[in-house]
Amino acid sequence: MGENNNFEEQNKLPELKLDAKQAQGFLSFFKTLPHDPRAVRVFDRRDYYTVHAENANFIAKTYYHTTTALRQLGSGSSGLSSASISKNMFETIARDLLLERTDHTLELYEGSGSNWKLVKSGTPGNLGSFEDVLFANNDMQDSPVVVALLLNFREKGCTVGLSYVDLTKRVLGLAEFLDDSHFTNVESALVALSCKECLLPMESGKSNDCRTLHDVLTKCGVMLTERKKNEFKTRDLVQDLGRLVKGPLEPVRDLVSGFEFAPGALGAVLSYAELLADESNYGNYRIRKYNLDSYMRLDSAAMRALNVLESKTDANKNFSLFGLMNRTCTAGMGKRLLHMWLKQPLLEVDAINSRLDLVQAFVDDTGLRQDLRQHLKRISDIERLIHIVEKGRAGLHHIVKLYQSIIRLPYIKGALERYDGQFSSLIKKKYLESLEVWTDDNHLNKFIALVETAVDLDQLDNGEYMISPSYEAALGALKAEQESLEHQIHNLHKQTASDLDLPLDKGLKLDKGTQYGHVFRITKKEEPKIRKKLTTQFIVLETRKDGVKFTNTKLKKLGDQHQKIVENYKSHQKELVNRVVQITATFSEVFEKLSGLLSEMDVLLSFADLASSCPTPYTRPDITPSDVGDIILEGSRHPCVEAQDWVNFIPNDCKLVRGKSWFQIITGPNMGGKSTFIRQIGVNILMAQVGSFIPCDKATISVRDCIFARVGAGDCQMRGVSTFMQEMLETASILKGATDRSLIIIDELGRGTSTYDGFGLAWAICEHLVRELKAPTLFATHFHELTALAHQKADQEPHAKQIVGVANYHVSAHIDTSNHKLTMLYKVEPGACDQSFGIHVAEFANFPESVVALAREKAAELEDFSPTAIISDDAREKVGSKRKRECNTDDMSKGAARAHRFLKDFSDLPLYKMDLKEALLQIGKLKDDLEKDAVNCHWLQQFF
Ligand SMILES: Nc1ncnc2c1ncn2[C@@H]1O[C@H](COP(=O)(O)OP(=O)(O)OP(=O)(O)O)[C@@H](O)[C@H]1O
Repeated sequence: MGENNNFEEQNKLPELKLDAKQAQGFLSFFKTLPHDPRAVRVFDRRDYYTVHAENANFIAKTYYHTTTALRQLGSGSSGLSSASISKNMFETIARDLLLERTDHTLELYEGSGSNWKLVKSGTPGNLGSFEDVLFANNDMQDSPVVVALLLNFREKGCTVGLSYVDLTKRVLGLAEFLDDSHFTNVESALVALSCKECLLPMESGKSNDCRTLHDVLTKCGVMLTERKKNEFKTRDLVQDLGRLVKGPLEPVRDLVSGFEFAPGALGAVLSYAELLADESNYGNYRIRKYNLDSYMRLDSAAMRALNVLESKTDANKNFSLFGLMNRTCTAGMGKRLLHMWLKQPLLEVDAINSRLDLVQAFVDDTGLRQDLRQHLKRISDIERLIHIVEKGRAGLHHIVKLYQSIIRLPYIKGALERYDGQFSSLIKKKYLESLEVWTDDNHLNKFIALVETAVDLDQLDNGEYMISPSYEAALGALKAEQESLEHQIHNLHKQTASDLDLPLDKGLKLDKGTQYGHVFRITKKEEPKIRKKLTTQFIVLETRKDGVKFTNTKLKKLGDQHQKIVENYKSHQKELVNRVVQITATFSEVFEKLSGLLSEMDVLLSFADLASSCPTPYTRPDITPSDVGDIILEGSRHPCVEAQDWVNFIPNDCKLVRGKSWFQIITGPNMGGKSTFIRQIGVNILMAQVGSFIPCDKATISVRDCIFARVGAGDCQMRGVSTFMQEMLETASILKGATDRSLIIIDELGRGTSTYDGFGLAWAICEHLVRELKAPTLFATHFHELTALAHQKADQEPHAKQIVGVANYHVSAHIDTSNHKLTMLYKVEPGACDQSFGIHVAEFANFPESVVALAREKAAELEDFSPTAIISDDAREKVGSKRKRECNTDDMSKGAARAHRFLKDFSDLPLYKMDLKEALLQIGKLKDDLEKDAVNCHWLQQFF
């Protein structure tokens, strides 16, 4: 008990106080609720909230981190485990459930006794009426999207019908594409669309193929919501869209008829989001075809490897690309656009250059940049405000915020007009021309005039949002009447004070309360003086410590009239507010376009700001189409690592040259900077295609249409069979999806397996990437033997496809033998790393002499390596020549081909259909076969 009290005191948990009757009523209601394991049901008890049963356990464990917060409601077997939640805590929990996690839905009930009603409900994809709670005090950073998928499985892969709705932007989308058994395309679409919730037909979970899809959803942090099959229907679809979508029906009909499965998915989205139930949606939606190939594709692994988005575990905001690049200053909308851009890097050279041109204009002209930022700071989240207006949920303060943003536009225009740099025609075309039209007398000037006549702007300083009485004659008349009554009441007050011979206010007070309306009041002390008059001419209403309240017929009459007028006035105000909101809604199209323009400017300014404010400024990359040019980054840095205070970042060059160094194997000591290097190349390319300058001295980038990343979890001891499989599956999906237009980043492949299996796998994957896919790749590895790949010359393997374009690099370190000090230099240099490095490190870490000696001996058996410092170019030759001596090339290429087959057989295994035992059996068989074949292959034998 003591512990309980302590906990409650510390956490200020509201006390759960229900009397027996209330508790009984609640218990009987609670039992009637349908079972829904995902729903967190919260009950509003006015000063606090409660949760019950499993929800109570969940809340106690997750948010209070103790079950001592639990209480029992009712007794015996019908008792219900319960927990209370304070108002503040509720907001925190709602934010976490709906914006961070994607495994619960939230329901809020109001009522008492056994009579409760669901008043709010929301899911991660459809925040519903919780939007107001969630963003009352916070910016909306990301607009969630609900996706529905309708799959049609074929012999090989399947056709995916995809549809989505963005409830904030009011956009519907359709797409249809073929996908492989790993759902690579679905995954990149989920990432690009910021999907939070995915609808699938009910029974689909039972098939094996769908299990893989479920894994993809989990990987992307998407909530799965199963819906009845018959909701994925197209009946009445075009008609329904006709009501929702802006503009004529014909193009909508044409768009929908171009798809086979996506319309069914769209049907499910419409019914799930209940779009037709809300009339404010009518005529306000846009519909578009979503083209998977319009943006760089990023899978969830790449998003993680490149630290694109913020994560809760980030030590500071610069850990993620979003955190680093987010210097936006319009509330909310700039951030949301940046989020979207980071998930949708561009592919078209012109489009990228157009963004880069604007960034350059802002970089070059510091004055312009600062001016614009200053004005943008005063701009509210227009996109959200207009959304609230369209929903009919807006009050006058929303309208005023829009107004206060709009009156900044002339300043923004002025700043842009003053710019006369090399991109002035672009600035004119992109910004000035549109701003000119939107702010003219037919558009936003009309809105400004509306607000200036309708809203009592003088009252704003007092924090009051009122329609000005002069806006409408009837309102003015009511106001005049109210004032006249107030005047009469005041006169009566004066008259009565003089009749009673009491000083005005000091003696005879005039009060206005909710119970009696206008009343006279005197102190108890004064009462005996006028008692006689009181009883004869007045009606005493109440005698209390604070005095005696009384009235007379005149005051009562005037008071009642005043009350009525005030009510009339208020309801008339409300009507007029609604009218103003409705008129504002007619400007929504301009507001939407304007919010697009301003948030884009905001993000580009943010890029420019970052580019010029870094200690080493960023550079503008040269962009070439994906089928020409190389990827040359000189003096490149990792923007997030560089931004950490304690790092003195060493820049590196990366030259991915077709046919020469398109495939790079990077070796080097642990902690030497391999992963940082390969990730920074990915990050630089992504930033460039988003339209940002990049942390390099000089850069040319051939556009990439996707970035695949396979980055190990690091700790090899922790990795078991399942991680090995995970690695295989992820790698297999890279092998399937990549082309010479992609970029592949692989870090420490095969760590989870025994060295030889891992090596075999790594070798075969490299060969496949080089020979078949020809995809530019950065491959960081501790398998030093892989560096031999670079020396396989065409003449050594006449039958196979040539291996060209493989280059070795290593991260360097300096060993000072005099003082046994090892310094990481973080410099990426040509050639493979000296493999003896680990032993040097062990030696310096004061390993016992005997262990170091044994290690040298063992290592010498495996490989001939020079005991001196880091390898040089001629040492690399040595590695190559040594290999030639030990296994002839024929033996080696045969072995590699066999290892390759092993890998292919492995990736063809339908692992998702097997349980672990069967999978191990099959893999064991493959391995036995490989071992048998290795009997005749010297090269292969070294791996067993
Ligand atoms: N170019 C650089 N300049 C300065 N510091 C760097 C650089 N690259 C990496 N570092 C620092 O070195 C640390 C280790 O880098 P990284 O994780 O990339 O090494 P690694 O070679 O991949 O290591 P491991 O093989 O153990 O995974 C990083 O956390 C970073 O702080």
